[in-house]
Amino acid sequence: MKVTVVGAGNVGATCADVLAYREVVNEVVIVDIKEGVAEGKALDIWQKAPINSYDTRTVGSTNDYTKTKDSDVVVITSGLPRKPGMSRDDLIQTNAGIVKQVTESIIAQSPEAIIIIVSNPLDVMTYQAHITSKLPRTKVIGMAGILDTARYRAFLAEALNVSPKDIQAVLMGGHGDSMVPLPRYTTVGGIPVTELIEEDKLEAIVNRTKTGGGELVKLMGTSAWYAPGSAAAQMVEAIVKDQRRVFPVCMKLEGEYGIDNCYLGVPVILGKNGVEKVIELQLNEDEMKLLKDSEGHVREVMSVLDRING
Ligand SMILES: NC(=O)C1=CN([C@@H]2O[C@H](COP(=O)(O)OP(=O)(O)OC[C@H]3O[C@@H](n4cnc5c(N)ncnc54)[C@H](O)[C@@H]3O)[C@@H](O)[C@H]2O)C=CC1
Ligand SMILES: O=C([O-])CC(=O)C(=O)O
Repeated sequence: MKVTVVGAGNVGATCADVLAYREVVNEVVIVDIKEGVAEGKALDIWQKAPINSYDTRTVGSTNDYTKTKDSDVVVITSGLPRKPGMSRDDLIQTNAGIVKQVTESIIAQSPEAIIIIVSNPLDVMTYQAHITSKLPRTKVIGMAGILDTARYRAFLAEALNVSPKDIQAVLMGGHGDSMVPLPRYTTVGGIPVTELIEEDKLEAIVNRTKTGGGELVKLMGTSAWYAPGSAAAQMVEAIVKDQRRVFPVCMKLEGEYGIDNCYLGVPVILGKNGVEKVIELQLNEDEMKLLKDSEGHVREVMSVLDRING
């Protein structure tokens, strides 16, 4: 199995590193536009292999996509990250062009690959990659839900002083401040979270989750990479090992949840074909309203992309 990661920056290098040390595949190719950077990071990860005891080969490439030929899965992380004061949507103009060019280059070498988008604004970059690649919607998916859910789970674990491993949760909608965490579907070792935490504390955690990316941008001057890179690697692992994991991923909806032709995060079963099944939860009225609000926001940004693409 072969995986390509495009973008050897913070998120891409972290993703490649996790894929290597967890021995998810035999070969990871890293591509970047900056001369020598992908080669350097690939060499550095390979030199870590004797220390961390793995044998995954890592190969770097400066913009030579022939090295990515016949990749099974491709993770696209290329593009600008935001700086303090910016929203993810402010990145659209630059990142749309990058994602389009990268998707064309990838498809020319690996027409059957499954593509995982990480670049922001996430939902609309998934739209860009989907229309450019012309692949089925089940094979062009965005990473956001695993990350946003992980933030929510981490905050809950801290508040309840329990292991984050025991917190199960699902989160839907766009990867922006309008995302929709679902406390009704959150459990701690099988116990509904609402039995373990006061309503106001849970609400504060939900709100912190929604702005979780911005919190890190403010602290670091650029966006997060450890959790995002690991989350993308977890999606790759689910696909290449056909694990049929249940994760929220961003994809084009075609009628699910009463939403058509919009790219949003929904829970799915992820396996060797990409999205094996979309899971349709019975949302209540309040949850559905939040999802619709999120849809409205993503649709606005989708129409900006339509204008950029002419
Ligand atoms: N979906 C999510 O949950 C998350 C998304 N992101 C997004 O991921 C993207 C990457 O973030 P970072 O890795 O922190 O940025 P970074 O600046 O560290 O790395 C981006 C890399 O992309 C490369 N690049 C730019 N144009 C390229 C092209 N045409 N071909 C190949 N490589 C190209 C750059 O040279 C750079 O090395 C950003 O758009 C960021 O907003 C970041 C975190 C979470
Ligand atoms: O906040 C950002 O710009 C990067 C991102 O999507 C995240 O960390 O959730």
